Amino acid sequence: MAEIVVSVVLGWLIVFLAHLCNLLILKPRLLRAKLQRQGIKGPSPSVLFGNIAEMKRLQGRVHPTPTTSTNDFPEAIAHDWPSTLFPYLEQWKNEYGSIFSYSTGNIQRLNITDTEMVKEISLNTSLTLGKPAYLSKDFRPLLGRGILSSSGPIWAHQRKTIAPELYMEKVKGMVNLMVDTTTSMLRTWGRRIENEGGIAEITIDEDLRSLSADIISRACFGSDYSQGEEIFEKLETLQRFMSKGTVGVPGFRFLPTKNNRAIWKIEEEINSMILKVVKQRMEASDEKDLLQMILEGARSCKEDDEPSIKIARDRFMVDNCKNIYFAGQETTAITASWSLMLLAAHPDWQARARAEVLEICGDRLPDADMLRDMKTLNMVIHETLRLFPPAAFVTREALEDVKFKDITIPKGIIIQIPIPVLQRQRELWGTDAHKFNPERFARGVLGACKTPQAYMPFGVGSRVCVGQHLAMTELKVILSLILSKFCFSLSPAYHHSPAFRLVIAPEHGVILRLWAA
Ligand code: HEM
Repeated sequence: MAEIVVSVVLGWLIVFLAHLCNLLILKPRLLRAKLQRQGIKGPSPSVLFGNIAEMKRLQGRVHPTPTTSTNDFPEAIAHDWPSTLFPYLEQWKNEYGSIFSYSTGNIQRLNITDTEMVKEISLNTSLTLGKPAYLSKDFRPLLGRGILSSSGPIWAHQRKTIAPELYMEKVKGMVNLMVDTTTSMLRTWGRRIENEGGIAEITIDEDLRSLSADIISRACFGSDYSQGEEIFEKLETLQRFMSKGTVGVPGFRFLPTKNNRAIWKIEEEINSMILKVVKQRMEASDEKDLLQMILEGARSCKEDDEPSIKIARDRFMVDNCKNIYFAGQETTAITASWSLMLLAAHPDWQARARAEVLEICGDRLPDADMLRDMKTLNMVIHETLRLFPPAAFVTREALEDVKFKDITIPKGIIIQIPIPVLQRQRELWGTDAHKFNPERFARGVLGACKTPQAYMPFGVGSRVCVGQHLAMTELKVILSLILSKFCFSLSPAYHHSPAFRLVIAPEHGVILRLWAA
C-alpha cells in the first residue's frame, strides 16, 4: 500500500515538475526561437524572471523627471517622461530596432513601434488577437472575466451588450447629469476661494476622481447611484491595493500575502454590494441605464445556445460593473488633471479656450450642441491625451499564429504597443513632438500625424475604448465649466512627475492656484 502511495506521489511530482519546466523554460524558449528565426532580436532573459532585473537596473540608472520650479515651465513639461519611466524600451529599441522581443517572467513580449506593423495590427478585427490571459489572472479581483480582460466569443457578447449604451446619442442624454455634478464640485471650490481671500491653492486630483466616480455612478446605476458611489469607493481602495504590486514593471506583479488577504476581503464586499443592487433591479426593472443593459446582457447570456459564452449571470454582472468603473473612472479623472495642468502652464491656450467657451455658452450652462462646437477645447484634450495618455500600452495576446507585415507572430506571444512612445515620435509628429501644441489638431488627427493610427489614447481596432464618447463629453463639460468660472496657474508647490501606477498619473498630484474669472 505504502509503495502505491509513494509511486502516485512521485508520479504526480514528476508531472508537476515537467509542467513547470515547460511553462517556465521550454515554452518561452520555443517562442523566442520562433521569433529569432525571423530576425527578431532582443535582450537575453534569465530563466525565472526574464529581463526584469535588467529593466529594474535601467530604471534605477535614469534620473527621475527633473524637479521643477514653476519658473522652468513650460519647458519642463516637454521632458521626455516615457524614456524616464520605461528606459529599457528606448535602450532596446536603439539596440534591436522598432520590433524587438523581451520577457517579464515567463511572458514573452513583442514590443512594436514600427508604424506599418502598428497600422496592420490596428486594422485587424479578427478574434485571433485577444487580451493577454495574465490580465484576468493578475487583476482577477478587479477585472474578473469582464469586457476589459476577456477574449473570443465571451468578449464579443459583452461588447454587444455594453457598447450601444455608450453610443454618442445615449451619451448626449447624460450631459445634464454631468453638468449638475460638476457644478456642485465647483461650488465647493468657489467657497474655498472666497474663504481664502480670493485665491485658493487646491490639489485637484482627489476632487476630480470623486467627480468622475459620481458621474460614472449616475450614468451606470441611474437612480441607485448612491449605492453605486459606495461600491466605487470600495473599488478605488481595491485598485490602490492592486497597484501596489506592479513594482513599476508592466505585466509583472508581486503582492505580499498580507495585501492579498486585504484584497480578498474588499473583493467579497464589493461583489455582494453589486449583487444587492442587481437583485433590487430584477424586481423593478423600468430603468434604462447601463446597469440595466448589462443585466439584460447577462439574461440573454443564459438563454444563448453557445456554451462558450455561458458564464454565470452573477459573474457577468459583477465583473462588468467593476470593469466599467476601472476603465472609466481614473482614466477620465487623470486626463482632466493633466489637461488643467497643461492649461495652467500655457496661459495663452487657457485664455483661448476660455474665450471660446464664453462665446459659445454666454451665461448658459453647456449642452450637447454647445460642447460639439468647442473646437479649441477638443484640440486641447487631444493634445493632452497625446502627451499624457493614461493607458501606457495597447496589449494583445496572439491566440493563434498571426501574420503582420512579413512576420508570423506565434501563438502565445504578447504584442505590446507603447502608446506614449509612438505618440511622441518625431518622424510622425514633427520636430516639436515633445511640446504642447494643440494647434497640430486643428485639422483633426489626420492633419496632426503622418500616420493617424499612431494616435491611440483610446486603443485600436475592434477593442477600441467603448467609453470614448462618454469620456470626451465628460472632459469637455468639466473643463468648460472650470474655464468659465475660474482662472488658474500652477502652484509653486507643483512637482512635475508622471508615474506609472496601472495608469500614467501625476505622482504628487496637480496643485493649482485658482481665482474667480
Ligand atoms: C480619457 C478617458 C479614457 C481613456 C484614455 C481610455 C482608454 C482606453 C484604452 C487604451 C482601452 C484599451 C483599448 C485597446 O486595448 O485597444 C480602453 C478600453 C475600454 N474602455 Fe476606455 N478609456 C477612457 C474612458 C473610458 C470610459 C469613461 C469608459 C466607460 C464608461 C471606458 C470603458 C472602456 C471599456 C469597457 C473598454 C474595453 C473595450 C473592449 O475591450 O472591448 N473607458 N479604454
